[in-house]
Amino acid sequence: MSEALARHSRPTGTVRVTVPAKINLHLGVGDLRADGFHDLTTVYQAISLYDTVTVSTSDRSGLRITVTGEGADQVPTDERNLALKAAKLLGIYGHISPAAVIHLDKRIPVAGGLAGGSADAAATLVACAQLWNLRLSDIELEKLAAGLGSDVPFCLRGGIALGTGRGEELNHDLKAAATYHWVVATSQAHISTPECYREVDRLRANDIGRYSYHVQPLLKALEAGLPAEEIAPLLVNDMEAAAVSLRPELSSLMHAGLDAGALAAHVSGSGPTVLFLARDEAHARSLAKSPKLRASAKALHVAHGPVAGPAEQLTGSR
Ligand SMILES: C[C@@](CO)(OP(=O)(O)O)[C@H](O)COP(=O)(O)OP(=O)(O)OC[C@H]1O[C@@H](n2ccc(N)nc2=O)[C@H](O)[C@@H]1O
Ligand SMILES: Nc1ncnc2c1ncn2[C@@H]1O[C@H](COP(=O)(O)OP(=O)(O)O)[C@@H](O)[C@H]1O
Repeated sequence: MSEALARHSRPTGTVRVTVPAKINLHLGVGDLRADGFHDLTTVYQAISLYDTVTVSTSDRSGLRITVTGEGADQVPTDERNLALKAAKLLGIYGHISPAAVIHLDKRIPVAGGLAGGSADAAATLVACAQLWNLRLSDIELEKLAAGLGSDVPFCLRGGIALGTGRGEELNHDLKAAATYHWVVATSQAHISTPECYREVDRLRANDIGRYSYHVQPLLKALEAGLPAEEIAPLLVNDMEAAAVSLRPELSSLMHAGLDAGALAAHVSGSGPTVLFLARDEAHARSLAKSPKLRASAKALHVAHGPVAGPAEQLTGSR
């Protein structure tokens, strides 16, 4: 039984799905396009920080959402919630009047550049499709996911993938031969995704930074399962300079992890979370105990990747 299946249970009228956070081992940001998005060349990895999404049939018509867990107070419970948007979109696509109670138990830090909202949306698509007995193909699910956000298609499958387009066009054929261990350091700072993309554009207009689209060395290293020491110099994030420019305090967090012995300090997506690459699990656990790092971060989590996403949990039911 896969890890994903083992994490899935389906009592009558309830479907529960767990869904991992995403990180970008490589995040190359191209030009601003006419549609307001940037072209990306990115390597996604899903890591072992999970939200749990539970959907249940309801006597009442319509959709309701409740949220518990880390940062629940920062998550909207109205139509802005991406999980609710996902359920609505699926209802329209399936020509049904959707009725469900959606419960999110958050463990993925909110607004951290870890795609928590996108993960919940992906998990809600998978869970509601099962609850409402809608038999959707992978392609149909991916299309619906792309309509919800650039990161959502990756969050469906998890694992590791190359993302192009605005991040929604995926190549899942990468072989990840090794597991890598991370310390995930959240920050008190707040950065919104569009704000960080705008800062990338502003810096570029001043000749600072350019599009890192050469991803082959990293892909080869991942396929060969090279040790973390050899992955560290291949991590790239074109949004990192923008995130640090917006929130200069991130630089001291990054230095705290490097001083503690991390192999690399890497801003997660648009930030403000900082990822520290460790040699192995024991090294990650020891980094997370570093007093200087603990003093600099809001919270520290130890995680590994790649891990499977929620779509695997539908395997066999389509
Ligand atoms: C930066 C990344 C890297 O994986 O992740 P986060 O740091 O947010 O987790 C993603 O590109 C975030 O994807 P996602 O959060 O799904 O963004 P979307 O909802 O599609 O877009 C929100 C806004 O971000 C900007 N955007 C997003 C994707 C992209 N390729 N170019 C952009 O310029 C646009 O301003 C867009 O209106
Ligand atoms: N289900 C959800 N979980 C978390 N945040 C959500 C959700 N739905 C909408 N949001 C909104 O999306 C914003 C971005 O959150 P999140 O997806 O966790 O981070 P990021 O976009 O940095 O990866 C939050 O500030 C919150 O207002």
